[in-house]
Amino acid sequence: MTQRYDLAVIGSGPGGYRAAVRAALRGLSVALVERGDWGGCCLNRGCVPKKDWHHTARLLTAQDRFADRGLRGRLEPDLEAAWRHQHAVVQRVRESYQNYLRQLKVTAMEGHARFTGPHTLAVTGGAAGPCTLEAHHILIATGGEPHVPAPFHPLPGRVLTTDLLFEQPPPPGRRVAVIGSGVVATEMAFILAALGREVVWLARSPMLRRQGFSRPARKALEEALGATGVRLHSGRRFESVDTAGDGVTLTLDGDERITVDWVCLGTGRRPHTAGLDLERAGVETDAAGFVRREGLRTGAGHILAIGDVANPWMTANHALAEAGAAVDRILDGGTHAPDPLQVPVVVYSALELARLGLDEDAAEDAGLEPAVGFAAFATSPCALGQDEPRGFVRLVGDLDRGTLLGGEIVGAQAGELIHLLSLAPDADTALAWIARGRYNHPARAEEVLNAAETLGAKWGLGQAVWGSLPGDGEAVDEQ
Ligand SMILES: Cc1cc2nc3c(=O)[nH]c(=O)nc-3n(C[C@H](O)[C@H](O)[C@H](O)COP(=O)(O)OP(=O)(O)OC[C@H]3O[C@@H](n4cnc5c(N)ncnc54)[C@H](O)[C@@H]3O)c2cc1C
Ligand SMILES: NC(=O)c1ccc[n+]([C@@H]2O[C@H](COP(=O)([O-])OP(=O)(O)OC[C@H]3O[C@@H](n4cnc5c(N)ncnc54)[C@H](O)[C@@H]3O)[C@@H](O)[C@H]2O)c1
Repeated sequence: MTQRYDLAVIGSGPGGYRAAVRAALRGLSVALVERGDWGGCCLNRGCVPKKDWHHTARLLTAQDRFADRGLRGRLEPDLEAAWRHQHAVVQRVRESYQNYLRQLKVTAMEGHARFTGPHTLAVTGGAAGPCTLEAHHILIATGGEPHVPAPFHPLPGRVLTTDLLFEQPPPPGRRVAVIGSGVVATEMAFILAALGREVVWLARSPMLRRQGFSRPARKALEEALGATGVRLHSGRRFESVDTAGDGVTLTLDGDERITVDWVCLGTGRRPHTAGLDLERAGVETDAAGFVRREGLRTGAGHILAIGDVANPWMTANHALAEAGAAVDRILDGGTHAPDPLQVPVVVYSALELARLGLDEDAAEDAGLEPAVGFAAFATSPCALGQDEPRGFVRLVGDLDRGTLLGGEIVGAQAGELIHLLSLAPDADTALAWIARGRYNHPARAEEVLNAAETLGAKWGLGQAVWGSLPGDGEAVDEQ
């Protein structure tokens, strides 16, 4: 029997789940199809378990400063217990997602979805048996899967993608090689070292090259990582990987051999479109496998694509930003996608790094006149009281127009503080919004205000920072 909906969503990761929720809240009838674990990569094998472990890692590394605070004793890491902790958190979140879908009357269907025509999907393999969905609008949110380059082959217990790492309790053995120089490797090298593993980090290229962090931010992170005992070998290529003996022996260029107990791969992810039969709906992919789209719409206008399957940034933050926009586009008929540069990117490693917009190098490359308003946590009463004085806030203003081009926050809670930058209604008024906010004291957020005021005082952007905002009228601000 054919079931009919306003919207059918394929994939329940952050993109698909958020879109289904938003669409139901806005009055659409919605079916959400998932063939694996509800919540996708982010909840089950990505952001959520990783952030759980990062918190444990931070607790462990903070203990170096405990004695000065009058706290005695040592904390001992237990990776197996940490694995069980994230697993329990993931299960609780998954249940709450499923409950919310039920409350909103979203039809949650288990099974593999594939197109049988522009408006129809066949769903197979679920416990409820096969069915056909027909929908006015269809959203592809099928995410991605780990990329495993030669000479590596995934091997449970020995050569682990992060999917394998979070699916099964961690393998025994203390010696771990982390491979890659992207976000996964930068995060996992720190986390596994803090959780008691001897980490050798093998990176082919410089750390976090793709994510647009400034040189000062990357330098601060390198220093912080250096203090964790991670052994970094950069610029190395792999000749072979031998898993025949007890451990894993990696042969690098120059015939150097490194033997570890297991390997954690951070070698990228690829968009997942296999088995969707996209051609039956007139949807195309590009050379890298991402769904082709204009704005958020594919070549078939009523079919939209969001998240890892379509956006090379491949972060949950981008999937979430696109999910809300996709539902808005379904309702307003437009194509417009959120500017990917204005979506925050956050890295959870030995330091937290968060950014959005342009750094000053990128701004100069774009022919703009950037100036940096800087504030360090080193003098923040809150940061000093927390023994967390590392890091800073850098706001990049445009000297010509007074707009906020971008911002970067390095240090504890950077992933929370970045919202002060992402919530401003537009780049033109962002500095003024930051400057007139009411701040809690003492708080790390005050350094965002200090950085904005530095742009006003030091770089002549006083009008942009302290001037009036549209709609102020005659009202006098009581500050
Ligand atoms: C270790 C790790 C840590 C990460 N940490 C962060 C972080 O801290 N912050 C951040 O922003 N991002 C993070 N990411 C990235 C983030 O997980 C992804 O960007 C995000 O999950 C993408 O969401 P999505 O909705 O596009 O797809 P996914 O989460 O991949 O979900 C897609 C879903 O679609 C389902 N599906 C696929 N095909 C079909 C089909 N034919 N029928 C039915 N269902 C189908 C899949 O089973 C899957 O559940 C991390 C990634 C990894 C690997
Ligand atoms: N906090 C976050 O937002 C977060 C956290 C983790 C992952 N993610 C997302 O998940 C995706 C996957 O992350 P990732 O770090 O695996 O991917 P990535 O694309 O950022 O980095 C992949 C790395 O693998 C290396 N690599 C590829 N082939 C190699 C080879 N043959 N030998 C040696 N090195 C090789 C590349 O040089 C690169 O450094 C990314 O798109 C990332 O945005 C986001």
